[in-house]
Amino acid sequence: MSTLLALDGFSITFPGNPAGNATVDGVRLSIGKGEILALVGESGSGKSLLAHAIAGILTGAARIEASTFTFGGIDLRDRCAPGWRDLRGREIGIVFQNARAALNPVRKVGRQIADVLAEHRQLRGKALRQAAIEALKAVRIPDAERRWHAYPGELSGGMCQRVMLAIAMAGNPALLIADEPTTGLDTTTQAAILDLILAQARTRRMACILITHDLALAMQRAERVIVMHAGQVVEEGAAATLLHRPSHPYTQALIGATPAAARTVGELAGIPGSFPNLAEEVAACRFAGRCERVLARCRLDRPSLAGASHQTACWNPL
Ligand SMILES: Nc1ncnc2c1ncn2[C@@H]1O[C@H](COP(=O)(O)OP(=O)(O)OP(=O)(O)O)[C@@H](O)[C@H]1O
Repeated sequence: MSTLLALDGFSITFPGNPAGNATVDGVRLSIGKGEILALVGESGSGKSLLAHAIAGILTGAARIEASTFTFGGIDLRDRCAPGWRDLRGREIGIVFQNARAALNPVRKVGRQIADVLAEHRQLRGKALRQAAIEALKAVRIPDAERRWHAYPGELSGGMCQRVMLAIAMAGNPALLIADEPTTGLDTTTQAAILDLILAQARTRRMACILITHDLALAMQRAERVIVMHAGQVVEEGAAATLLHRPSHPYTQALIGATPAAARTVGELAGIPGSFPNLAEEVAACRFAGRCERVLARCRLDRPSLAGASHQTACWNPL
């Protein structure tokens, strides 16, 4: 599978951090054309920052450093590189949680899709309107001709999420980033939206980064999973391998804390210790303070990802 996106030594820092700790710390990540990759980790582990950096919408307060940051061979560190602008708007689509808040409340949803289609496909008039209706149909919005006229406030959360997906896919992107796209939706709608995103990815041969804190969901839906803790990648591998043979103590703890892994509520495990405070000095391996297998070395010397297809950053793996 040829590589679409590659990041190495990728860090995001906020200059105001009193301890100088990077919030996303030296991440290595790659995704192949058409591949479905899940990025998992607890809240605050830096998944959204990473997604925003890839999509080119990271807050101006943050600084990026990377030894590699390429998409389809284009160096994304160089804003002057030919194709940079085009690529950010068209080749990478992103959907967020709470689509209703992300959509313009005073513009009809059909027009919002048409605005993006006009930019990407140079369509006008009737052809543009027809393309917007087709885009609504592609995300399985029933009665698309009528819904074209709806405002976001008149649609359910699930319908707004479908509209946002149609907007993200208007440029026929090579990569779709789905950042917790089903948070806040009811369980049935969650499954329908996820199925829709992944079906679209497969049909269009589009790569997809699915960001979630739900490890069970990641294991079921993705081909490969990357586990992040406090801004660092701790483990990466095929979904089935990580589920059945996790190698990093954090992945094991996440599996233990995932409801599907426990038969009874009594069996549900919490993840020990508290999330490190990046505004203070932290151990080299940021999981050290919560880890039952910690060694003296873990606090001083950061382990790099090691292994072939299944990689772990740990001095004392399982
Ligand atoms: N503008 C900012 N200034 C300073 N720190 C920030 C800023 N934005 C985010 N952060 C820090 O980055 C950390 C990672 O945030 P991020 O939203 O990427 O985590 P996440 O893994 O996506 O979590 P969630 O699942 O809750 O969305 C947060 O804990 C926050 O402290």
